[in-house]
Amino acid sequence: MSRPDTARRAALGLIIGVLEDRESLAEQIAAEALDGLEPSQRARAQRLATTTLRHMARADRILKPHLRRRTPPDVMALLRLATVELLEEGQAPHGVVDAAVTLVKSAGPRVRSFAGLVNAVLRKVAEEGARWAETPAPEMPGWLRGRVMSAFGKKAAQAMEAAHLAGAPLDLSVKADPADWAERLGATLLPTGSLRLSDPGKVSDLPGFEAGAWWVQDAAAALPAKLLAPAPGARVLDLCAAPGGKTLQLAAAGADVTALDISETRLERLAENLDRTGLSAEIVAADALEWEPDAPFDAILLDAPCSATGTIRRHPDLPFIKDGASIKPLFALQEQLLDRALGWLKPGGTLVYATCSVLPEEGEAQIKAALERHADLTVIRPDLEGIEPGWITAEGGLRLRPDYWPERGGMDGFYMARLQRSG
Ligand SMILES: C[S@@+](CC[C@H](N)C(=O)[O-])C[C@H]1O[C@@H](n2cnc3c(N)ncnc32)[C@H](O)[C@@H]1O
Repeated sequence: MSRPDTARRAALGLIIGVLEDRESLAEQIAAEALDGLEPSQRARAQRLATTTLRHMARADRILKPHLRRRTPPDVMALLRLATVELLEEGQAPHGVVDAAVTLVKSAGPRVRSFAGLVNAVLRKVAEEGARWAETPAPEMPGWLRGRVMSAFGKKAAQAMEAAHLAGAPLDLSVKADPADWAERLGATLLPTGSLRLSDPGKVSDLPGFEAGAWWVQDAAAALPAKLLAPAPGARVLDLCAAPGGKTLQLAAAGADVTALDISETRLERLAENLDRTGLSAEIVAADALEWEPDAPFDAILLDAPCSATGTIRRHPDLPFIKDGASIKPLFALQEQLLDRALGWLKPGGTLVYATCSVLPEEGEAQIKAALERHADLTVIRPDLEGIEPGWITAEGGLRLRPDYWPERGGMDGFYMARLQRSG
């Protein structure tokens, strides 16, 4: 049996790993940070860390007036975690305060000396419910906020921040019969055909998981493959494919899919996903900057590596580990990948370029520049079911933002455009 505070201790480790070492939650978990915990404790640790990071700037506002001493990072992380448990999760004060004090006392002498402070501060924080309700959503980091404001305006930036704070529901893509599966799962059928569950519980316990009738995929992430819409039997390259949400869609549409990715580990997950859903694709582990196909393709989906700034509501650790400088090399990589992929299209073939980013540099600007570099390209405007006219951009792409569909629970930020090579 795990000790009662195992999950809290593990959550603290994750938070400190993000804030101090700039390691993402996913990287830490892949590096076995939660190994040895029972499944329920693992899930709780992950949830606590994610919620604390999502609300961190709010917790800091509450804590600031109560802290006069310089507080070491591990004590700060504990105070933030406990503040979120008290004010966001509504946990009973005595349990949260006792657990926090026990954790401090079990640490080394430097941290242990903060036990009295932790106790006193958290007792005051427990009474701050009214101030918590008024504390605004955390702002995006400056490097991102500036770019978002100049692209979409201040109101949009604030709406996106509200969406980041709200988090994300669980969306599913189904192999077939979405309306039937919506009913069986008690899910909402979204206008674009994805299913949405707001309180799903354990995903692998849901009906249809074992049988591979559906897979987890955000509603926005489901649109690039729908935009490509390959004909059954078409020879399709899914470039940058892993872990394979879009490969599954293309294979389910009956295409003859080659799924290429540089990461063998991520391709293992793609293979497991194909296995579970009973779908098939040829898997290629290669660097797209070096690989050459044997023959051209009818259609290509390039889901390029990007800043992932469209996924902050799912990954609230991202603003703490990325910065403007670290994402810049991606813009050149996206351009290179796009040019190589265009060279592998048959005349008349189509390519969908997509990124899960809210930055125009990784979306609109890439397509405008590609159209200038390649005279034989045209953009085909999106005509997908359920999309709104205001989402279509000047150059004919589709811009999706986390603040869209607020009443339905939002969507990930994405950009996509369908390009056609002249015949
Ligand atoms: C946005 S993710 C792809 C998500 C995937 N399409 C899906 O729907 O599940 C980008 C992928 O690009 C891959 N990648 C990055 N650089 C690459 C390269 N030079 N060649 C091939 N794949 C690359 C990464 O390993 C990563 O899996």
